[in-house]
Amino acid sequence: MIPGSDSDHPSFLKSFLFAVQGFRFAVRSERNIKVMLCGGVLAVVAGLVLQLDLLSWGIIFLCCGVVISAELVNTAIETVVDLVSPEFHPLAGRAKDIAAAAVWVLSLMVALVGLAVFANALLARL
Ligand SMILES: Nc1ncnc2c1ncn2[C@@H]1O[C@H](COP(=O)(O)OP(=O)(O)OP(=O)(O)O)[C@@H](O)[C@H]1O
Repeated sequence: MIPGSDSDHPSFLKSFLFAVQGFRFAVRSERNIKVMLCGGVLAVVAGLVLQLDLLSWGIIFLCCGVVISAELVNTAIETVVDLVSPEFHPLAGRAKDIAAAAVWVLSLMVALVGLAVFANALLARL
């Protein structure tokens, strides 16, 4: 629901455009998302060089999507925390630290999965 608007929900197309707007804003303002997008491009290049099979491509794209989505949610949480607690507050800091930890844990696991996929592809080519 948009505050001040008559309709309960924007149309499907408008919702999609709002999401694109949110993605563009996050990419422009968050260094971590830029780093993750670069990591995704590197993974795709490495996948092309190693000629990954279909299942491996699925895993790589899923991993990239999961990490970037997690960082987007982290950015949304940071934005809401800044809105409700512009002053210093230990709980605001804790919420941001925990949201950042969620991305960190996911990134670590995805890095391990990526290593396994690329090691498997390398071994298959030996
Ligand atoms: N309002 C606040 N009250 C207390 N501590 C805060 C507050 N805002 C930020 N912090 C602390 O500063 C850290 C960095 O906050 P900031 O908003 O700069 O996140 P960030 O560095 O942009 O995070 P990310 O790198 O994930 O984008 C937080 O993880 C938290 O520990």
